[in-house]
Amino acid sequence: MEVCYQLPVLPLDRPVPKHVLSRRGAISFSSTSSLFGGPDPRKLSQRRGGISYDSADQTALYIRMLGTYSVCCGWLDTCLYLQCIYIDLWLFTPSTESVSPWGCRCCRPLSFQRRLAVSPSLLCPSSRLTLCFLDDDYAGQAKCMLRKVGSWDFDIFLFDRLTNGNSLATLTAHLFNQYGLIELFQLDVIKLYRFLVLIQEDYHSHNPYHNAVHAADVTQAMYCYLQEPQLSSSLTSCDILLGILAAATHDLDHPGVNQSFLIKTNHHLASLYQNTSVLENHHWRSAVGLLRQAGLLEHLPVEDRSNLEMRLGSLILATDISRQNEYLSQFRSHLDQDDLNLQNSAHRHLVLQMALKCADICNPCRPWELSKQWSGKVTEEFFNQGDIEKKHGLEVSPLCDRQLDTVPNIQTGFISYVVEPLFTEWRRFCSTPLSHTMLSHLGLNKAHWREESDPSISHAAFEDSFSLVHFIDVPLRI
Ligand SMILES: Nc1ncnc2c1ncn2[C@@H]1O[C@@H]2COP(=O)(O)O[C@H]2[C@H]1O
Repeated sequence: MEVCYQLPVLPLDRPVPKHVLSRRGAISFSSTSSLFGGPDPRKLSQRRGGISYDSADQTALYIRMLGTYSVCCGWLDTCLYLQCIYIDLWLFTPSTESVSPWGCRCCRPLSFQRRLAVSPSLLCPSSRLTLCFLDDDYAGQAKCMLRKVGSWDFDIFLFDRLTNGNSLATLTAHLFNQYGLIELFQLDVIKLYRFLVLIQEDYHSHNPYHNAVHAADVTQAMYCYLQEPQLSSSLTSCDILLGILAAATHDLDHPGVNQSFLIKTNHHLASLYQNTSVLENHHWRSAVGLLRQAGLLEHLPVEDRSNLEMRLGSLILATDISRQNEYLSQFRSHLDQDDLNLQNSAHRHLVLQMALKCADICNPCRPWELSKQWSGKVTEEFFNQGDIEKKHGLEVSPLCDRQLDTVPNIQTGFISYVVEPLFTEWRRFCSTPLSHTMLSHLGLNKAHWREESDPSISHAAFEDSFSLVHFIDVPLRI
């Protein structure tokens, strides 16, 4: 079958630059080439198609190929592999007239974004299509940053800028490559790329906090935890695959409002999941939907696939902050009895759950300059929810009132009642320099916020906010 894809490469108002035209015909197709590193794709690839440029249409390159092949783009080598994600996206986001090799258009069941029938990158070409012509310096610096992907002071905001908003897909692809997961699980790199781009797009970029950068931050933190000696010496490849997948997808399609908002507004997801871990269930099912849509695991036996999906769910569901006490008590009880045996798969799974929980709320444990930015973003999202509630005459949720609540007070309460108890147990378990560093940042950040807090607002009020209504059913305090 011959498939013709439209590959928009430029904003509509700019002509195709000469250096692209001069490389006309340099795209090659291969069934084996790797976009993520490994052997030089140019050596592996064979010409299986071609590129054509229609001078009447200066907004697109047309790529023809036979069947479905991995692709490496000769003239894009200069753009470095980090930006190939977009090329991949464009290649496999057919224009309306095109036929998809998977035989279907993107459809995201139950997605808050499902109204976007066309990929956002096509809806808004000018903002993204300049990507592949970014100065090599940016891609070079992003690549450089990835060498320190295991550092606790990794600046995800900078990384996101250097990758032009592709931090999640780029970082996750890098980790898959670093752990050799592509070879170990015989993954198809094109499907993987497609999956990662779908994930990135399913996060809402207009959410101040629950967006793809938060997911990238959590994935980076998860990587740091997977590197901790206790974990790295005992986790299986399957655990690592799940840990990274869960971190990258744990907040997929987050609407930017919390569960109580969905319940009080009778959102259909609240009824679907019977008011229980509504958002987390939705993140999980969305992740499974995208895994299936991309066909990433379809080559695995059905039993293995369904086992992976269930374990993914169990990890994502553990990020429901209202159930923190439950997980923390179980973990604490193992630590008290000193009976965690990481040869035992159930125990390894619990440790992975705790690692993901820590990664999810680790932002107050980052160095102050990073932590402060997250605090501002999360509060902005809370206040936006409060504004909507006010506008519709609904009771304003705790911590969501910009007239009454303040960033320092919210942070002091969150750190004291939610973050400290969790990271204290995590340090007990790991007892590594990183676990000490995190608590030390946490202490310093808390002191900063305390200095700025309004002493007239009592802590008891925040304990109520955090423990009874906003986050958890049972008070967390030990
Ligand atoms: N710095 C922070 N300050 C206050 N709340 C936070 C902060 N970071 C994360 N959270 C909350 O912790 C919750 C963890 O689960 P969610 O991602 O659903 O929603 C998150 C936020 O509501």
